[in-house]
Amino acid sequence: MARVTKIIDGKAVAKQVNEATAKQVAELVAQGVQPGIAVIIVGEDPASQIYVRNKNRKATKLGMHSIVRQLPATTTQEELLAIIAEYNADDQIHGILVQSPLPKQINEPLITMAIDPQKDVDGFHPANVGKLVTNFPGHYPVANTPRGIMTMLKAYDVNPAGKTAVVIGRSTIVGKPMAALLTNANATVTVAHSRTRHLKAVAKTADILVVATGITHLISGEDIKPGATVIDVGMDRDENGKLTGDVDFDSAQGIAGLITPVPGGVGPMTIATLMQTTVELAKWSDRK
Ligand SMILES: Nc1nc(=O)c2c([nH]1)NC[C@@H]1CN(c3ccc(C(=O)N[C@@H](CCC(=O)O)C(=O)O)cc3)C=[N+]21
Ligand SMILES: [Mg+2]
Repeated sequence: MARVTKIIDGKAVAKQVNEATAKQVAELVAQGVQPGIAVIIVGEDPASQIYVRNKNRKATKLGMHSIVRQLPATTTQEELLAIIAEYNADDQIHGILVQSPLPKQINEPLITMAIDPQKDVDGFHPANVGKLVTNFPGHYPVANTPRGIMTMLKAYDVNPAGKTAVVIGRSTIVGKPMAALLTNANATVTVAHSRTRHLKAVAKTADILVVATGITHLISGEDIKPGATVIDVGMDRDENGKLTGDVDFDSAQGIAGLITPVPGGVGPMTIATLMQTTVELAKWSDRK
């Protein structure tokens, strides 16, 4: 009998996370603290504009204070650093996000380092990455896409402990923190990437397969271990301009045990987790 592949409903899990966040916002507001997020966007990249608008809308809907700072594409490194310093010092702002990509004249790692680690809502500052990798005790922000993926796995009772996990992609924003989270959750983790030999054979060893490459339909059903949990982080455009993933969703049917769709999987969870992190930063802040 053919296997039935269950679809992981990222929108539904995101809704649960957002409901919890809204409650926590209300509690904090009652204590006189309104969680605040500042999103800085440099330039007019249309996709980035849409994401930033969505984040602002969600933050406002959840009762947070939300600022979008639109800067021209010609903004200098010094100007951007000055604006970050402004929000670092602003007690109404608990989370600062500098939308990527940034124009070429901006040194991105330097910008990441300039954000107060306690306001680093993306979890990209080396101080926070270091805490994640060392599985440091206490509170600190963790990259929202991989963290949201962990929340989805939990919601679907997928426990990584003892499982073989393969993460395809080694970016700072997804692959590396994903590998750290899965390692901390006691999975046996392989990080594969564009230089990996026999990539598809490696993928097929995975009980949990996370694909974050930006290569449309890199992985298809034949590369998936029967019954595996497949997480598609891809946000690719197909030949008709339609949003699609790094996994050929249709060919995974009947092979994967669980799979995230694109759209409606990882994307909504990223936004919900970003909001969750903002509230946590407000809660943890000693500058209320
Ligand atoms: N500093 C920084 N932090 C980020 O977190 C960050 C960033 N820069 N730059 C750009 C990427 C992209 N990103 C997305 C989040 C949600 C969806 C999302 O909600 N996607 C919907 C569909 C959206 C659509 O239809 O286009 C979904 O997958 O269902 C997409 C993309 C956050 N990013
Ligand atoms: Mg990558």
